[in-house]
Amino acid sequence: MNKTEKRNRVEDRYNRPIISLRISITNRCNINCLYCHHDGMLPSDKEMTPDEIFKILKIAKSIGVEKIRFSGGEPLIRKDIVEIIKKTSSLKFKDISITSNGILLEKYAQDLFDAGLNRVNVSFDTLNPSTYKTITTKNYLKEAKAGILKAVEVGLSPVKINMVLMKGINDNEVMDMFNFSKKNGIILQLIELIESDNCEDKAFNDEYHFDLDPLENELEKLATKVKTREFMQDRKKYFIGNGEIEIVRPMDNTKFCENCTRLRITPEGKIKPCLLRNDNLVDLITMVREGLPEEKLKQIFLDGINNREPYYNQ
Ligand SMILES: Nc1nc2c(ncn2[C@@H]2O[C@H](COP(=O)(O)OP(=O)(O)OP(=O)(O)O)[C@@H](O)[C@H]2O)c(=O)[nH]1
Ligand SMILES: C[S@@+](CC[C@H](N)C(=O)[O-])C[C@H]1O[C@@H](n2cnc3c(N)ncnc32)[C@H](O)[C@@H]1O
Ligand code: SF4
Ligand code: SF4
Repeated sequence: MNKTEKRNRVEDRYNRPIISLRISITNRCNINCLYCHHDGMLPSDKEMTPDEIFKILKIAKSIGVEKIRFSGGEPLIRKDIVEIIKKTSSLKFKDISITSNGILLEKYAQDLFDAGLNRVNVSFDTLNPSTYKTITTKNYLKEAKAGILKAVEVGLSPVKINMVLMKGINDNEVMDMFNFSKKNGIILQLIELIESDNCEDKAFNDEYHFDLDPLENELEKLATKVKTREFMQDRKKYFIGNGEIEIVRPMDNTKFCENCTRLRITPEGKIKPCLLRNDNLVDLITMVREGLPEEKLKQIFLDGINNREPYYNQ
């Protein structure tokens, strides 16, 4: 990090620096995953335009944000995704990434790479076509897999697979998925199923929540090296053979929240201080659309940061 970036870096009231911004650019999606919370519906003509996104990212840059992630909904469903990445790239962030279900990735990977995208995480919970259909309600396994391989081929790096573990659905596929990942130079992220305020069916979580403890103990035994990502929610990474597995376990995890350096923007253009809360959002896009000067927009950003609190604390 250079001196200017360090000087500009803002911390919240809990001394957590704001290093990354996750911006959700649509809540439309081409599949319907069993576990997804679907935060409402926003028509495409109300979504933030590439120029509005650019204005928001400029403010983020000015307060020391280094990493940008585009998410959704499905970000690749936006026809202007390449333009959005191109504009973002001109701001010279350290890291630009997308989280996607991969279905449209084969089509876009090269253009996204050329536009300045660094890396991609692809949600891919199973290698089994019938389980894929159960989880997503659609038959796009082949397309998603082709998208993942194309991302590797064009040089997006690292490519990560996000696998949400669900008891009785895909918990028996971890090693198959690890072998697929390892063979293709991909990092496997095993994600704990999470429940949030807007989760319609809490019984779903009770039924399918998979306890990662025994699995992590096994990984620990197999690993030749274990690392912790300090500025990334203190997540553990296990190096096994020439492969890598990262564990994402937010539930009741105070260390995870203690090391949370991420701010979010919702598809409606609101600052969301925490993934699991909807009661402390700060409207930003209205002011961007009203043409408020950058200094005023920056103050709104700081108000959002001021609302940040660790979700799980002692
Ligand atoms: N509770 C909580 N969970 C998060 C947060 N960020 C990510 N997650 C979980 O991590 C999963 C993967 O998120 P991604 O968007 O792929 O990115 P990431 O793994 O956080 O980031 P990188 O490892 O840097 O690629 C999400 O599906 C969430 O379940 C967060 O801030 N809070
Ligand atoms: C909401 S999706 C948006 C981006 C893109 N559509 C995708 O699926 O990658 C972002 C990530 O959230 C994860 N996710 C969604 N619901 C979840 C839940 N209940 N528990 C854990 N992770 C979840 C998905 O697996 C995905 O990796
Ligand atoms: S692909 Fe992503 S946004 Fe779409 S339903 Fe699945 S998790 Fe949700
Ligand atoms: S739950 Fe909230 S505070 Fe905790 S890591 Fe996620 S976004 Fe950060």
